[in-house]
Amino acid sequence: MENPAINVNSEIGKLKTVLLKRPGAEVENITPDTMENLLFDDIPYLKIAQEEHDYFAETLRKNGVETLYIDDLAVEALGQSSEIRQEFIKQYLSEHGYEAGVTHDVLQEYLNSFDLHDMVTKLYSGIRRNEIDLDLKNETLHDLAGSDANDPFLLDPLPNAYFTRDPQASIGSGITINHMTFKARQPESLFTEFVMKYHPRFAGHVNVWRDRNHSTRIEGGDELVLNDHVLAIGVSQRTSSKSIEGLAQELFTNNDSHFDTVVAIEIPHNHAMMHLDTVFTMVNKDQFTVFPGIMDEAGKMNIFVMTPDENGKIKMEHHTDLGETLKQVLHLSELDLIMTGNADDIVAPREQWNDGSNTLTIAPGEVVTYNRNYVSNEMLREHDILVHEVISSELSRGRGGPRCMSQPLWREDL
Ligand SMILES: NC(=[NH2+])NCCC[C@H](N)C(=O)O
Repeated sequence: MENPAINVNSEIGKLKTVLLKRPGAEVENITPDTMENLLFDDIPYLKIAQEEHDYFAETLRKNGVETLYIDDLAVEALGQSSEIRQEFIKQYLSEHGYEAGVTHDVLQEYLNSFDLHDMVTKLYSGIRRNEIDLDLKNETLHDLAGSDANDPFLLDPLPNAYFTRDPQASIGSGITINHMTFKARQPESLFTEFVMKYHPRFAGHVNVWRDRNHSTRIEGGDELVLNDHVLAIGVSQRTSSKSIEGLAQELFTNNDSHFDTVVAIEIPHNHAMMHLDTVFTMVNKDQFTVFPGIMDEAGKMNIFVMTPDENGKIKMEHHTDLGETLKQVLHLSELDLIMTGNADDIVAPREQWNDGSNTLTIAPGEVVTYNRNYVSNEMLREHDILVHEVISSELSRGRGGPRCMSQPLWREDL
């Protein structure tokens, strides 16, 4: 890949460019009735959530990180031509069940009535039924797709968009554009697709290892780049073993890829541990955070190490010890598993729930964490990790932490 726009060959190389999304009106378009389907455990107070996110972004910028915002990139990509804007609107409406008909036409006209920035903002925040001026068409919205008067939204809000870790994942000089598990998040990666396809900074400069047009699901919280040839991918509530096998096959056979090992790690399938990075992250060359609850009483778990055979087909080895497996694939003589909440029976699950394991590493041995997880933060410091704490009372209501809220686009190689 000539002049790649993405370079992520580890979890710990100095972070130079990151993709973010500032929480917007979408997080206040959550209601008690829709909270569960929208994957939230409470309704954030937008003003404070934005202040907290700005503090997070400023912490990154103060440490030399370029912060790009997906909605800004989307505006620039869709602004490359009116045809691209119309192609996006058509695809977005189609994926929401509005292929054609009155509702489609009214929504298309409504979206085109905004300038591009306001249109993108509106798509993230959602479009309520009562926003549409029926006089536009002087007809009722009588087709089936738009006729469910019990649903206040014609286009649902995307409150999870500030978790930019998940709809895409940077791997080496490329990216996976993810088919997300739940409907609430599936539209997010359409923005990514158009940015990678049409934005001047990315178009033609990014390998797409796997696009979003698959029936099997994968999310970036499960995708960890352990080094320049080894990935760890969680088999989780959000990522299927089929997707992992498909991605491994692509990476093993694509001439632009230098990845030859995929470590598939099975974790409990539940909301609290929805992705591998809620229970496991890499903070240094030989140091990791781990939530003890992912192992059985004997400290064992299911791990599958995938490598290509002589014909490029996947061969698999079954392991049960996380530490030993990591030492083997990373060629480490020793390694340090730093237990969330000091492995305390009460503290560990409390802090894991609020993303105490979900560190964002900005350089080897240097991380960003939520300040509320003070026991886990203390453990990191006791293991000589430099910890930058950010505030999180409102952000964590979405069940994601600093790693969830960031997608590295460029890390310095080690
Ligand atoms: N990489 C992560 N752990 N992301 C957390 C995403 C949280 C979001 N509410 C969801 O359920 O999808």
